[in-house]
Amino acid sequence: MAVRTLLGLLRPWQQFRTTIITLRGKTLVEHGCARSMSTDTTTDNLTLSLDSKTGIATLEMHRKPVNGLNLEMLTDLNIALEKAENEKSCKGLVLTSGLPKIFSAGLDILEMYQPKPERLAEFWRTLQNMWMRLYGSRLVTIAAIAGHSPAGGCLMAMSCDYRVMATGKYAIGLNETLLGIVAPFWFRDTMVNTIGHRETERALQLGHLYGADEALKVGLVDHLCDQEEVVKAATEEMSRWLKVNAVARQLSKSAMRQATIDKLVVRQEQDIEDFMTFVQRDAVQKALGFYLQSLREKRG
Ligand SMILES: CCCCCCCCCCC/C=C/C(=O)SCCNC(=O)CCNC(=O)[C@H](O)C(C)(C)COP(=O)(O)OP(=O)(O)OC[C@H]1O[C@@H](n2cnc3c(N)ncnc32)[C@H](O)[C@@H]1OP(=O)(O)O
Repeated sequence: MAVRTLLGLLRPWQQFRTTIITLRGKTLVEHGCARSMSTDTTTDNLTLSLDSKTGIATLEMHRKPVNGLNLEMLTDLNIALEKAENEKSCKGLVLTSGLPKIFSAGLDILEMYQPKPERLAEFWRTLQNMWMRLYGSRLVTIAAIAGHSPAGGCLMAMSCDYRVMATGKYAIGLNETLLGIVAPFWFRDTMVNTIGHRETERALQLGHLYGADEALKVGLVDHLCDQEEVVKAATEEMSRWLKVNAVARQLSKSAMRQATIDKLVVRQEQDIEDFMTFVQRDAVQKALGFYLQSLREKRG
């Protein structure tokens, strides 16, 4: 990845910064005002914007039709998260979706169905890295969930520090068993850390998708509000978290989460191998094929 920053020696009001990131042959152009430290990044899959007054970044996913997490989307997420992490003035991040009725449909199943082995391995590593980055972020992270959030979408939400969800007919949970697949250990650990062992055991086996009320009841989400209010509510909650001493808060977060992350760090290669072996099994390919078909048929 090559990063070039062109910052001219201009008068203060002319100090606009352009950063060009070249990634896998794709060029992302960022425009920002160097003086205010605000920087916006937009790709096909997401927008990252930073409010320099509050230090709160918003990361809005918008990969049509359902924010399915494919390799490119995960790569963009990694870049955006790293950028927010490295921006000194950034203190918190609201993770949300720009698509109506969807937070994220989780992993793009097409990455796992009839895959090319090399891409499959890269896809899984990029997902692992995204999770480690988000779960271990120094920032206060709040998910503003105004739509469905199954499987990988639920993982992203659970990896944040706090979850605001819209009331309505949306579902959130780890539904992998309904696809004939198994949530990997770090998905399971993240859920255990969020809602406890017994509830996770039940939810995982059933592939249970929680409605908003039920999710609130078991602590899978922390606050419910109207659809239009989720980002506002997330930002309001953020200001409470930002009042806490940052070092003390970060150390507390890391004390609670680092052991879970380290479990994957030491098993990262083995986890990629396990994933590849599992996903490429005939029975799993068949199950994924049926599931994709059922999604397509649902539309008629
Ligand atoms: C020994 C143990 C080792 C362990 C190894 C690990 C094993 C593997 C672990 C993998 C973990 C997996 C995690 C995942 O995230 S899997 C993905 C799970 N996601 C889902 O089940 C969601 C499926 N989608 C839906 O339920 C609905 O689409 C949704 C409620 C999200 C939205 O409904 P809506 O009616 O608004 O939209 P449509 O259903 O019409 O969908 C529009 C089009 O999008 C396609 N689609 C939807 N979801 C996905 C997806 N996840 N991936 C790819 N494509 C998806 C859908 O088919 C429609 O397409 P068409 O327009 O072509 O019909």
